[in-house]
Amino acid sequence: MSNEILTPHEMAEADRLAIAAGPFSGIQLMCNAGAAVAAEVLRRWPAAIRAHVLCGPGNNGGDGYVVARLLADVGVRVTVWAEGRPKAGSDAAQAAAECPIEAQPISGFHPEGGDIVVDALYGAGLSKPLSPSAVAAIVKCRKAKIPVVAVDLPSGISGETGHPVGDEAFRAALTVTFVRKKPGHLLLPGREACGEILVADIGIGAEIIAAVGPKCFENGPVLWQSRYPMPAADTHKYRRGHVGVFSGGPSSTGAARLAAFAAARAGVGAVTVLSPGNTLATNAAHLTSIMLRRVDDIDAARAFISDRKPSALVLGPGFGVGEPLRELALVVLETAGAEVSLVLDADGITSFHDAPASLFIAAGAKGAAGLVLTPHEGEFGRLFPDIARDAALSKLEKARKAAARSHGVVIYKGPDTVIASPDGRAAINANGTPLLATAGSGDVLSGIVAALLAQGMPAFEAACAAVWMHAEAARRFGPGLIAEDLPLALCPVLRELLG
Ligand SMILES: NC(=O)C1=CN([C@@H]2O[C@H](COP(=O)(O)OP(=O)(O)OC[C@H]3O[C@@H](n4cnc5c(N)ncnc54)[C@H](OP(=O)(O)O)[C@@H]3O)[C@@H](O)[C@H]2O)[C@@H](O)CC1
Ligand SMILES: Nc1ncnc2c1ncn2[C@@H]1O[C@H](COP(=O)(O)OP(=O)(O)O)[C@@H](O)[C@H]1O
Ligand SMILES: [K+]
Repeated sequence: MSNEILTPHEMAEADRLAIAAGPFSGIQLMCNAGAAVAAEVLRRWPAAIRAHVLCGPGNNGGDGYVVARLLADVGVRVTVWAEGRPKAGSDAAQAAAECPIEAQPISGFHPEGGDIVVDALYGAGLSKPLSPSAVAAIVKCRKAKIPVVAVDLPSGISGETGHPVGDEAFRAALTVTFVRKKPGHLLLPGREACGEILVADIGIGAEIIAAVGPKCFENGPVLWQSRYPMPAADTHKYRRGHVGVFSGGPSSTGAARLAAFAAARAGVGAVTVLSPGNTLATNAAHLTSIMLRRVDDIDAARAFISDRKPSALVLGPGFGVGEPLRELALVVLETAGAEVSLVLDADGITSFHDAPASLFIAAGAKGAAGLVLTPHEGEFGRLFPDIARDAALSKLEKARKAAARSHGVVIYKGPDTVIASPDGRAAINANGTPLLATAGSGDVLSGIVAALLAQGMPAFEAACAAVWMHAEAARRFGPGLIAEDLPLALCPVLRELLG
């Protein structure tokens, strides 16, 4: 399955290139699109007697006129309700002219139970909030509790951001989009407004998509499986990487152990919890295969790095916010070497609230250790306040800007986690589950990221793989999940990945 995501702008470019390259003209692509939607409506609602097709003035409406014609051809009672008329000479005008059903003004739209609604008002070209008549149509659909099939996108939702452009948007049972998904299909709340999403082939080939060169992907094994670390037959534990996790003080050691257990389960050869003297006994009481080392200060941390050569470090979970953490992070970035990676999570991010530039400069310096940041929304706002505040940016664009600025891979967490790399690549995760909204699950994620980095997986791929595996483990475990369950719940996911 193709996993590229096209922005509406890239989609328009693909459309232009495809028409120039042939064999399909604009109207033929529109007919292919309309035919895909009509086929899906008939497949899912074979007994539908009456369909209402809502048509806007642009090409989305053009698709709608094709759907109306094809449904009427097979005997469905179709009514077309139009808002605005297609521009003379446009593909949509041709589609409207070929549709045998006279369009009526949308203000008269009145669905009844048992009907089907096809929403072809606005798609990629949505440029302003929906009109009062379109909003009234949404309310009528909601009241009549009838299924809505959205053409390309539920009208009102931005394909770029996944946010409604005004206050209202359609909620579809099914969205049929074309060629590839757009960010608005995966980012919230767009994803929920789409219902089930089906991507229809309308004759724009992979070579056209390659020419457009999208750099955003839906996260899944296709994106990173070829870089997934497979243990070689002649490996030994240190060749499978060594992760160090910094523990917090007496009242907050659990977070580091969650990260450590997750790293161990995610295939790293050795894990060491780096513990202040006053928490050694607590940590020792809870660790068996995971090693423990006393680290009270920067010198002890340096000594661990030079003696034991860890390949990845986790800093932040339960550590405590403040200057000691900042100093430790900067020392790791500046002195551990480019072959070492630092996963900065939780307190590790919050500690740089007042001095983000120091972190970004250290991460961008030549020879610096690799940096992966794992902010949830609150932490993202602390490190990137201006980016977080910019309401015009999608979550995808925010993550991308943050990665470029910080010189690190950014995992912007949440129900629609976005992973972004400083090189411009990004991925949107779609296998998340609200079961992950439980204390400590983020600590587990940072351990998995570190484990994959430590085994030599490149940072963007490691971050994407970790996010997907973390969510997959939670989904498969199911209700009742707590963070402690997640490391073990990785096993069935790993079994499939490692074949
Ligand atoms: N690309 C492809 O490969 C293919 C694309 N296809 C289809 O094309 C669709 C994109 O078509 P599109 O660019 O014409 O945009 P579309 O969404 O119809 O809206 C533009 C019109 O609506 C108007 N308008 C906007 N918002 C409004 C509002 N709230 N209230 C009132 N008016 C509003 C806007 O006016 P303006 O902004 O200019 O003032 C303009 O007139 C895409 O989603 C897919 O379905 C398929 O045919 C297959 C091939
Ligand atoms: N509603 C949700 N749907 C999907 N994933 C979620 C949801 N809420 C939280 N998560 C995921 O759970 C994890 C929570 O991390 P975080 O907020 O750092 O928790 P903690 O600090 O308790 O470890 C993240 O990976 C996040 O993406
Ligand atoms: K639509």
